[in-house]
Amino acid sequence: METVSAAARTAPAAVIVAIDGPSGTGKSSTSKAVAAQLGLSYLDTGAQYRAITWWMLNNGIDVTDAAEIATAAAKPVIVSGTDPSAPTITVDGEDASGPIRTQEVTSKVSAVSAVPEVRALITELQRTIATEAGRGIVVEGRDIGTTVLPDADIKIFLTASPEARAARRSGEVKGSDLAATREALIKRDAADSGRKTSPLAKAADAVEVDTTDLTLAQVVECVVTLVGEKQAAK
Ligand SMILES: Nc1ncnc2c1ncn2[C@@H]1O[C@H](COP(=O)(O)OP(=O)(O)O)[C@@H](O)[C@H]1O
Ligand SMILES: Nc1ccn([C@@H]2O[C@H](COP(=O)(O)OP(=O)(O)O)[C@@H](O)[C@H]2O)c(=O)n1
Repeated sequence: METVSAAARTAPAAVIVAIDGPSGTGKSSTSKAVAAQLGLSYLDTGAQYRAITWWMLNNGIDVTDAAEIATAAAKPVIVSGTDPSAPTITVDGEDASGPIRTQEVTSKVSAVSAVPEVRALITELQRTIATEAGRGIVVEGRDIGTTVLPDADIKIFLTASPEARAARRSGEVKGSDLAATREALIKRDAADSGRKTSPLAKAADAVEVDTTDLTLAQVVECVVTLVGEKQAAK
């Protein structure tokens, strides 16, 4: 007997796009624009790691102590809103979108995100969000193509020179020091790439896009084209 509804037969399959890369390569801006253009959901996984780090700092957890972080990891309730035109993040019901971007959180997030218990919890949350995204989702981070969603329909790995990335990042913060921003970026890349559990890495089947000399619009167009090609081949 026919059990598949007409709607299910005609609805296009959900598309999963994984976008990884180091800080300042354009992951967030590109992912939001691609998701908006294609009518997909959007998930900023870095915001989730920042949110759990913010909670740890607010709750007196010693973020140099991996055992203490592991014990506390399941306590905060982190909720991500996945509308690309207005992404949100709350911790225990409180809007965390501003406080997760402070220098203090940025300098501590690599240590917290390296703890395996933190990664296991956040990875599970990310997979649930991706599964529930009706039309599909663009998920950006460091380990999406390698670990979180290894079966993603398309995987992109964005890169850019440290100079370009530092210039972009310091352009966001008035009066910031370019050399100090560059050093901080390089230090965070090394920590994220060097950790044992699910490091920042390009998946073997990811398409690498060097954004150093591309405008944001060019990167978005490139990714939209790659997604279109993949969907046409399905
Ligand atoms: N191709 C690009 N050219 C110039 N600036 C860019 C480009 N892509 C992103 N940016 C800018 O660089 C900064 C960092 O981009 P973002 O998307 O937050 O990177 P990431 O998520 O990889 O850290 C933002 O201010 C963004 O507007
Ligand atoms: N999938 C992910 C995403 C982020 N992270 C961690 O979260 C931090 C902040 O990520 P982010 O995407 O907000 O960083 P920026 O690119 O905005 O600087 C990273 O430096 C990693 O330590 C991770 O471990 N895995």
